[in-house]
Amino acid sequence: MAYEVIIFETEGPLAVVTVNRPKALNALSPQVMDELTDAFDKISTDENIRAAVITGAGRAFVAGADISAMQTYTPLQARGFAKKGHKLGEKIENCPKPVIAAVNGFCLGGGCELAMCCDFIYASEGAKFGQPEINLGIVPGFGGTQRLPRLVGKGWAKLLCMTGEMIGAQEAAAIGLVTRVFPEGEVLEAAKKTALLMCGKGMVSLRAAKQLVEQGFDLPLQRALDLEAEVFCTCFTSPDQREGMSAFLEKRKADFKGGLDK
Ligand SMILES: C/C=C/C(=O)SCCNC(=O)CCNC(=O)[C@H](O)C(C)(C)COP(=O)(O)OP(=O)(O)OC[C@H]1O[C@@H](n2cnc3c(N)ncnc32)[C@H](O)[C@@H]1OP(=O)(O)O
Repeated sequence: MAYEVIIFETEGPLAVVTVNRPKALNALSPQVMDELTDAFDKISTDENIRAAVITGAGRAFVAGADISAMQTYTPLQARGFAKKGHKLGEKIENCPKPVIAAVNGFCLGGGCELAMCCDFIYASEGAKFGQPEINLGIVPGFGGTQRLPRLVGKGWAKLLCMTGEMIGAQEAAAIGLVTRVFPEGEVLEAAKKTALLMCGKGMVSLRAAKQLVEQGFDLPLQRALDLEAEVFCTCFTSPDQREGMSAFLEKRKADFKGGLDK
């Protein structure tokens, strides 16, 4: 697919995806969502890509779903749009590689929902977060009412979804929505640095760690622990386990190759 409203770049093992509609504060039109879905298909399947960063061009990460596209939706079209958002979110959440949101500026509505599907959110000091859908007479539809309480608890989720209030990056970090805050202009480089750090880890264990946190989170603890034991033992079928432990004992840096034993 040729991209018109996102930019897809690779830097070695890293994919950098930029939502690129700065005049509309990178609002998520159906086209942006189709292009992002295609990009994350590529990131998931391309063996040369080991991690991804998603960001926005200009003064926003993403200021929400495109209100001009949604304005005339019928209820049925609105359902289809929500499902499109869910599909994109699941693609990112289930991506076998790490994905970091590098948030500059506004991160609202569908933008906040998109960021929450990433493994973690890095934000610049001036970033603003919120679920302002209530001001439009709707509710969040790309997962916000469900992922937000899982991340920040029910009270904050209700406050954000029921008032439409925006909060700054520091407050978003204090409630657990944002993982780290950086001085203005530094967030993208910081996200790339962390993504590259993860590119140097064993891909089997990296994928397993992501899968366990994602899948275990919504399971009863005993089932989640059973899942952890299963995935933990799978790591011992990878040459990376032997390499990682040998490297530690031989006091050298591990050289992970990825893959499972044949
Ligand atoms: C399932 C998901 C649902 C949703 O996500 S619903 C949408 C939730 N998001 C919002 O409600 C945020 C809407 N945007 C705003 O409230 C404001 O923008 C900001 C506070 C983010 C920024 O305000 P300011 O600095 O004054 O900029 P500006 O002139 O309002 O925006 C610049 C251009 O960007 C367009 N734009 C901003 N957000 C959206 C959007 N979400 N959908 C469509 N267009 C958007 C505007 O209209 C305008 O465009 P022009 O220059 O042509 O007038």
